Amino acid sequence: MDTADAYDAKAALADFHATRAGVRGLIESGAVVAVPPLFLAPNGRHPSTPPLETTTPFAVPIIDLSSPRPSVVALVRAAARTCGFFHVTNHGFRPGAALAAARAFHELPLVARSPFYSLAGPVEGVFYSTMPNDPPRRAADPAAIPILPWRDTLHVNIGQKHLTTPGGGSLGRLPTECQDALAEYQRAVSDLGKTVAGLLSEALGVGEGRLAAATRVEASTMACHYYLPCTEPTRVMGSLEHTDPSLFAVLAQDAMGGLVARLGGDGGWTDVPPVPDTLLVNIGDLLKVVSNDEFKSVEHKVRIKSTRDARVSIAVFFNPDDDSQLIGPLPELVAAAGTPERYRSFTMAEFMESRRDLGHGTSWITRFEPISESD
Ligand SMILES: O=C(O)CCC(=O)C(=O)O
Ligand SMILES: [Fe+2]
Repeated sequence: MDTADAYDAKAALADFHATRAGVRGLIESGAVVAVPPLFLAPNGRHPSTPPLETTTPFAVPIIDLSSPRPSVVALVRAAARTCGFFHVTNHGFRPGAALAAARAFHELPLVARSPFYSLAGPVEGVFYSTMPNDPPRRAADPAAIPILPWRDTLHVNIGQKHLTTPGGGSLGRLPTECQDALAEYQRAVSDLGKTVAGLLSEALGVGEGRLAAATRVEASTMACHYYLPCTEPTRVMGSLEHTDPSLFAVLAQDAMGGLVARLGGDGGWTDVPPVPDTLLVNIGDLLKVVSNDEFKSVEHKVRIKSTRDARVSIAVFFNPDDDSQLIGPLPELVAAAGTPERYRSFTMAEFMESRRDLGHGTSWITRFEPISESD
């Protein structure tokens, strides 16, 4: 890319963010007839979207939380070890009202949603943006212009310290039409997260409370995604491929679909279609570390499927409640398996800095490999 092109892309990116309107704003403006280059991979088509790519058949397990505990734990263990994703049913609540509230935010008139637009991260715990998951190739060249996803996201910090600030905390900052349903959802998903953490901990064979005690896990961020329809869906990506940095995430999605993940272990992509009345749990990088690689943190991304309708999903990320919390493989797991520790301990702050430097792939791991005797 010569300097003139690079300058244009930079200016186009600045212009796009200056609208504070997201991808929805592009569509609302009616002036955009083709997908702008900012959203296109260098060859104009995302290399891994159909029809260039085959999908590997693989069904994400569905785990009924009302089944006897030993069988639930066994299924969670099998899923976490093989594909890193599982659906849960009989979890006790329905996400429909929260998904409708998330949609309502993104469909607010520009004047109501743009004050929340921020590239610098949260303002009092909330921000709205079109933000890329940077792949490692961009991390290798930080000056490169990021490829934007075809989606807008409302991020809300929901960790305890954000909820207990005066004025209703971060949820209290949201437009009134979304507040109640998202607050209710935050409470329900936080409770589900405690159950899931207990199951994952038992699945590691270290007892129900060990994971929570070692990581001080809590529901920390709610990402309300809005994937816009596109007239040329195969040329854009709703989300670029990434692994989640968290311990684990719980995802609610509407009926549209589009999520794909490398589930089969052969490197191919598999559709993860929505299953009615389930929520989707996936393991993130931090739990991969805590489990000393017993559990998988699997790459995933979102395709745009529709030329007409938007897709809505809500991802709630579970993380340690404090950036200074030390995270590392559980010592009893290392001892029991007789395998060496695959990571040294690190803080969340160190880990997030590494992801910023190395991209949202898995190359951050090299930073935390233990120093061997021979080094
Ligand atoms: O919207 C989805 O299906 C997935 C979202 C996701 O991967 C994320 O928020 O990390
Ligand atoms: Fe993700």
